[in-house]
Amino acid sequence: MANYSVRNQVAIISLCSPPVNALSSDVRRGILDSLKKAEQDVKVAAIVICGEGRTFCVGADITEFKSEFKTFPNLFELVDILESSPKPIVAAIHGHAFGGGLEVALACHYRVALSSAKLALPEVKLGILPGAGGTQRLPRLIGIDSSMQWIAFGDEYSAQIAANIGIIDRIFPSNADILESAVQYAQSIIGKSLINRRVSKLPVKDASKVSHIMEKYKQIVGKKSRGAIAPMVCLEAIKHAALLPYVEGMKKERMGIEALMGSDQSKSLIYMFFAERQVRNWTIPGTGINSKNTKPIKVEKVAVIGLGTMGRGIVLSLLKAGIKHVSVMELNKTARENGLLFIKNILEGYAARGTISETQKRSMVDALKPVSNFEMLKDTDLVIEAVFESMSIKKDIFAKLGQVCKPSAVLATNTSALDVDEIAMVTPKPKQVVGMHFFAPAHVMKLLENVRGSKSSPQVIATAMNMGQRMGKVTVLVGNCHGFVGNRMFRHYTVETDFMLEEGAYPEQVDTVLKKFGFAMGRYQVGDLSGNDIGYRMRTKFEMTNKQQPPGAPERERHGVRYCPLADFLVESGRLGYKSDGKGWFRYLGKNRELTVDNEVTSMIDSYRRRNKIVPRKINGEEIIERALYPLINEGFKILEEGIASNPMEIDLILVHGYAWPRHTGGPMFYAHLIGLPKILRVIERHWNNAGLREPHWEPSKMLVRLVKNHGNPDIMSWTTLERETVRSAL
Ligand SMILES: CCCCCCCC(=O)CC(=O)SCCNC(=O)CCNC(=O)[C@H](O)C(C)(C)COP(=O)(O)OP(=O)(O)OC[C@H]1O[C@@H](n2cnc3c(N)ncnc32)[C@H](O)[C@@H]1OP(=O)(O)O
Ligand SMILES: NC(=O)C1=CN([C@@H]2O[C@H](COP(=O)(O)OP(=O)(O)OC[C@H]3O[C@@H](n4cnc5c(N)ncnc54)[C@H](O)[C@@H]3O)[C@@H](O)[C@H]2O)C=CC1
Repeated sequence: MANYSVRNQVAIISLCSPPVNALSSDVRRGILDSLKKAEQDVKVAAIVICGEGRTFCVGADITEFKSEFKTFPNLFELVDILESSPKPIVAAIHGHAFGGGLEVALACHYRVALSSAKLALPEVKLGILPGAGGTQRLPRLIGIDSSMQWIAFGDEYSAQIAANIGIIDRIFPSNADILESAVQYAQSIIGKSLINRRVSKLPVKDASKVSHIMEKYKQIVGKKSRGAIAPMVCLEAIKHAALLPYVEGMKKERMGIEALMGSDQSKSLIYMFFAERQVRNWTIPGTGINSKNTKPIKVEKVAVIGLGTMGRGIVLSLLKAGIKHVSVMELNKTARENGLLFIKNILEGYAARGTISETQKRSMVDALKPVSNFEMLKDTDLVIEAVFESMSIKKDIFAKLGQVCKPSAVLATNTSALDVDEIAMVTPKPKQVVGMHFFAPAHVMKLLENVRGSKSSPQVIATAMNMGQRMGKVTVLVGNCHGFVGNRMFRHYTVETDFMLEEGAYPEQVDTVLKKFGFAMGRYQVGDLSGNDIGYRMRTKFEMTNKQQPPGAPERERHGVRYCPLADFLVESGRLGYKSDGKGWFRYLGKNRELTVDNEVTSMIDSYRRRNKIVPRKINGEEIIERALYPLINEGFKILEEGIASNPMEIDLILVHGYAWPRHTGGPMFYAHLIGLPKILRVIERHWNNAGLREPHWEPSKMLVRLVKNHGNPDIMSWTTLERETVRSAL
């Protein structure tokens, strides 16, 4: 709804729909009714639209999208009514003016804002476009070039930047009273002509350059938003602002929004938006323990052990989260010096770019406390261990931590696959131990996969979850199993793509198909970037690599299971990827490390096939997608079945934020939901029937089988409930 009042000739329409004043049908109706009152009241000479509570307005109510077009006034009807008002309207912005909220502001005749306010047209991130005149009004205010930048990427901008380019007419200090300031501003414009204040009537300044600008953004969007449809539709709509009169441009915008709204990509992106919020409400399956009934302990002092690749990023994340005391412990002198230097350089970079102030930088550097022995950690609240991936080294460290740390201290390991319970057992209080699995580089990657051990106490879990949120991470709680959720699922992706190389595909073909699907890089380029030796080291632990096999051992089998040794040959011939002189699955040439196909790799694959008498066959794109992605989906169902994840959203967030799964497909489980479970199961069963025990990743998940058998193609939101009911009724 919207509240209405009048103060000194100024009518105030304040949006009132906590927590973020989304433009629900009630709010839109409220604005319209208030506007009518203001227009009819002869004592009112100007109008202010503001937001109650923490923000101006975050845009359309996403939960009402399905009915958005039906109820009067819909958003695009409302903005035109506002703009044509005979009385001047001032938008008073604090907090956020996002999406439809900014479109309402653009329809007002003046816009004022607190300096702390943020503005954006982020609709593209929901797979749609600003369909309430945003693509037609913004270009008339700030030109085509800036509009494409704002709308095709949907990023947020400060009020100051918005003022610099002409969106905001007046900025007030962040501590000013926005309503008071806006009312005074409104009084100052009473009686002024509105002729140049109706944005839809303005010409587009850089209209003549539209083709050139369009080409530029098409290139950028093609690279940055691979596979996403909405950014291109946004560019097209903005182009029409340059070429057509406003009314005609609006028709094109309308066609754009109608095409996008309800599309699979939009559904996927909206699912992601809510998943990112829902995941904060963690729960331990089957226990009734959850975020609502468990409090974290207060964390002021944190320690990080190991300042290698991961440790330094974790330290940076803690400093950015405002932790004022971060002890760092690193045995190796060179690693310690390099690590500290790395951290300081990154902080310098943040300060130089204005991400943090000089004062913040200094206080972050002051918060760093190098320590040399475990005794110095005795009053630490949270310790995060990030040393080598070795069970014996980790056990040694946790045994010492268990002796010196205070009983309430939370002891976390950043292991990427080891058993958290086994580590916990060496401490006197295993309930204090938890996994905090960061992703490299930890100060950049948004994902934190927290692992609850079988003994981890609810309070310890709550503390790890809370710390993740303080660091601004998408923090997902998962159960303890080998590789947890992400690595456990992703392994099948690499295994099955390598099988396709054996059978007839080549790395460039697989990568091209995966990039078309939306991955920023294909499986083989990712291998080269992160280092093919990482997987090799892992396989070595399980005595699987080529060199570890006795003479005469079958080349394509390990421990009775199908195996492809091509990745081993690659590493054993020194092709680790970017870091080994640009040689991996591909060759990276020149200053720009241009990716090229390397005949040496092609010959290696060909001769391996000949040696093993494999007759190569043509593998098409559809097969590549199915074989690369379906085993991973199948594993996702097994993870749900075992209660390692509580719901499909958690799995999807992990794959999207940790493994670059294309967001616009919603993650593997949502993708499966879009494809339909019966088809997914059919494909999995076909492969399982052909491969059998030699390829256990194709063994259909029992949960998937039960869902399809009992419910056909149930909605993703019901999967876990239906499964629980089925299992319960079978007991
Ligand atoms: C024929 C007519 C055609 C019309 C076509 C439509 C044309 C349009 O142009 C459509 C639009 O406006 S689409 C919406 C564009 N706006 C956005 O995407 C902003 C989404 N919100 C944010 O980014 C953050 O909430 C934000 C950064 C703003 C704030 O972040 P915070 O971290 O402070 O707060 P959150 O935890 O994210 O949010 C608090 C609660 O509010 C819910 N929420 C946020 N935005 C919403 C929205 N736009 N609609 C409905 N609910 C929304 C959010 O889910 C959260 O709820 P709880 O988790 O239950 O607390
Ligand atoms: N590198 C990656 O992409 C990821 C690694 N991880 C996990 O994070 C942990 C660390 O991995 P990285 O940082 O890559 O390893 P790293 O080899 O880069 O760094 C480990 C550091 O720990 C130090 N260290 C070893 N024993 C120590 C001790 N007793 N006390 C203090 N310092 C000690 C070493 O000197 C080294 O600097 C491992 O468990 C790994 O599995 C988790 C996610 C991703």
